[in-house]
This record gives sequence, structure tokens and C-alpha cells, in this order.
Amino acid sequence: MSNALPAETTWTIAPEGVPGLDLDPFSDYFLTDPYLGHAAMRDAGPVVWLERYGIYAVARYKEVSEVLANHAIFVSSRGVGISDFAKNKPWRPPSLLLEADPPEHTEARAVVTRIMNPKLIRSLKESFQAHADTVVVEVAARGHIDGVKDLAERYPLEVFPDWVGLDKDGRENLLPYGSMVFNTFGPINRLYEEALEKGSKAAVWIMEQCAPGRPAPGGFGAQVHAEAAAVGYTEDEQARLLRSFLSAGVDTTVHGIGSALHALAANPGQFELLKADPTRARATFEETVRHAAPVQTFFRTANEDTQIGGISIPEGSKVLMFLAAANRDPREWENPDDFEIMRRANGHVGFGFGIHACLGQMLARLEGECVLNSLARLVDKIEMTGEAEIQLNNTLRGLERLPLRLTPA
Ligand code: HEM
Ligand SMILES: CCOc1cccc(C(=O)O)c1
Repeated sequence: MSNALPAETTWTIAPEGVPGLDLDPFSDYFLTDPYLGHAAMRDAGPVVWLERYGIYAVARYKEVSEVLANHAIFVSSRGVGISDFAKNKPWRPPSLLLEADPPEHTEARAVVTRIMNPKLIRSLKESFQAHADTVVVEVAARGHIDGVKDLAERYPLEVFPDWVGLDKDGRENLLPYGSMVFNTFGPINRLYEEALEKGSKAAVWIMEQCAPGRPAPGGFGAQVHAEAAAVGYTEDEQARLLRSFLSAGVDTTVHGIGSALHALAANPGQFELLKADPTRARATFEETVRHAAPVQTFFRTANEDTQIGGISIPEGSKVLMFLAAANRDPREWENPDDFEIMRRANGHVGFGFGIHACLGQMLARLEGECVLNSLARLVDKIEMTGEAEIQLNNTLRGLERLPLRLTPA
């Protein structure tokens, strides 16, 4: 069986009654500035047809939420990327979480939630906050920094691998591996091919680290293995379950923190509000996940003939959910494009929704809150000293570079 879609797109005509758009959501042009495309899809109707790929798309909050909630019909086990696992062999053994449906998904999720829970997060808060203070004091003293390399990447890459129990050597494989995984949800374009080239080498280290017995005793990795073994998971399944966290757990938080730094530097009034009350760090990170949506899109596959917004959706159809567009839908949000840390951002779909809602969101929020709380107390000004550079990825939105000047408090 062939892999996903061929590199060149096969043009298609929209089905009767479905608005057809010729935009390419995986092009450099769209990924650099997706907002006009998001508005065009929202305005065209509750569901649209993307002619370049022959797929349906939902961009309004209401329909994105409906598709996320209806996991029995819009399934994940046929892949949450453009490739339909019922027709094309996945490039790697499917995730037991992201690319699974009930009952297998339910069991895998139960294993992990025995570990990833509020009690765990409370136990990490003091050390995560202390580390954020150490890093922020250091970079603030330097003044001119790259907010991506020196803070947004540095902090997660120091706290997360230690928490999982990964080897000290080889951690530079985490970002290219995650970047590859997220790129492979898209079509086989330049981003996909470049990421596969860079990420394949990293995958060797990642799979070694996921092997039972490899993570440091007592760490999250060893706990996942133990809980999975206790319910009869094979060694391969134990490794694959931990692989989920190395795939999803780094690039996402790096982009969340990078986008928060960018938004605060671009909106000095919002940074003043945060400085006035550092406990708003948590709400600031939540507004960042709504506004920037580090995970922009995910697919579902219709497992039977169905409807969205009164439009017929045949079995086997791929439906692309624009989480980022839903998070800025004026039908749902006031001033949706504005970054407002006093806003009540709850209900956004940046962490997904329903049975596949982000399993690491508590950890992501902890990392984001700690960095922004340190920034609020230890930094007086955060200013752009040059253009922010987007890091292009078929699924993720984040920065490649963020030139900043920090003035210590
Ligand atoms: C700002 C950071 C993050 C964002 C924006 C984010 C976003 C998401 C989204 C949108 C989903 C839903 C996928 C779907 O519906 O198909 C998801 C699922 C998931 N996330 Fe996160 N995530 C973040 C951080 C993390 C972290 C830190 C971890 C691990 C420590 C993690 C692990 C997972 C896993 C394992 C799933 C699959 C859950 C399932 O299918 O049941 N994520 N995430
Ligand atoms: C952030 C969405 O969650 C993910 C992303 C990539 C891989 C996996 C996995 O379960 O392998 C999960």
C-alpha cells in the first residue's frame, strides 16, 4: 500500500452544495499567515471543500466542537492526519492514544491518567517554578536574547526530559522528532520530506529511550511502563505508549511559551497587567493557547455516511478541523484576534475537546505558568528588537526566532 498522498495535489471539484475553496492550508504562504484563509473558510459556510486535497474542512467553533465531540463517527483510528489508515499504511505503528478509538483508546487513557493527574502536577510545581526563576534571572541579565532558543526551547528541554527520566545525552533529538511527527499529519510536501529526513535519525534515539527498563526509575517514563505492564501491555505497547509523550510533549509547549513571549512583547499593556498580578500567568498562558493555537489542525475520518451543518459527508471522507480558526471565530469570541489576558479563554479548543482532549495539558499549563510567573516578577520590560520568524510546520504554529530585549525588574 502506498504512503499518504502523492506530493502533487490532485485537483477535485466540490461536491454538490458544498462551497469549494482552492486554498492550500499546508503551503508556506498559508502557514506563514493563516488568518485570512481561516476567515474565508468560516465565512464560506459550516463546512467547506478544499479542492487541492479533496477533503472537507470545518473552521467555525460550532462545527469544530461537534466533530471533536462525535468521536464515534469522526474517528481517530483511521489517522488524525491526511492519510487514511484504512487505505494507506501508517509511516509508524499507530499511537495507542492519538490514533485509537474506544475501547482500545479508553484503556490506554485510563493507564496514563492513573499517573498524569492533579496530584502529580502539584508535586512538580515548586521545582518547576524554581527552575523557571533560575532561567529567567539568567536571560534577563543578558538583556538581548533569542526568546526561542534561550527561553522557550531551553526551559521545556530542561524540565521535561528530567521528569520523564531520559538520558542526559541525546536530548537534542526531541525537537526534530516532534517536528517530524507533526509534519507527517500533512500531505507529502517539502515540509514533510525535510522533517522526515531530519527526524528519522532522531527516531532511533527516541525509540531507545521508550524501551521498558530504559527511563530512570521513579520517573514518568518508568511509571507509564509499570502501569501499562500491570494491565498486560506487551513491551512494544509499553514503549509505544511512552512514545506518545515524547512525540507530543515538547514542540507543543516550546511553541506555546514562544508565542506567549511574542504576544507579551507585542502587547506591552498586557505585560503590564501581568506584572501587576503575576498569578495571572496561568490565564495568560491559556489565552496564548487560544490565540496562537500551537496545534493548528487535526483530521478526523468519517466512519459512516453522516452530515455536518446539513451537508452530507460520505463514509471515508477526511475532515480537517481548524482548531486555530475556531479559537478566533467571531461567532464565539469577542475581539477574537486580540490578545487579552483578562479574557475568560476557557472553552477554547487549543487543547482539543472530548475523549482525545490533550493528556498533557496540565503539564503544559504548569510549564507555561511557571515561565510567565517568573517573567512577571523578575522582568520589568520585554521588547521586540527585530522581526519574529515563523517556524513552518504542517500542523504546529510556533517561532523559529524571536529577538528580544529583557530589562530586569
Ligand atoms: C501548549 C501545549 C500543547 C498543546 C497546544 C496540545 C494540543 C493537543 C491537542 C489539540 C490534542 C488533541 C488531539 C486530537 O484531538 O486528535 C492533544 C492530545 C494529546 N496531547 Fe497535547 N498539547 C500540548 C501539550 C502536550 C504535552 C506537554 C503532552 C505530554 C506531556 C501532550 C500529550 C498529548 C497526548 C498524549 C495526546 C493524545 C490524547 C488522546 O488522543 O487521548 N500534549 N494535545
Ligand atoms: C498534541 C497531540 O498529541 C499527539 C501528537 C503527536 C503524537 C501523539 C502520539 O500519541 O503519538 C500525540
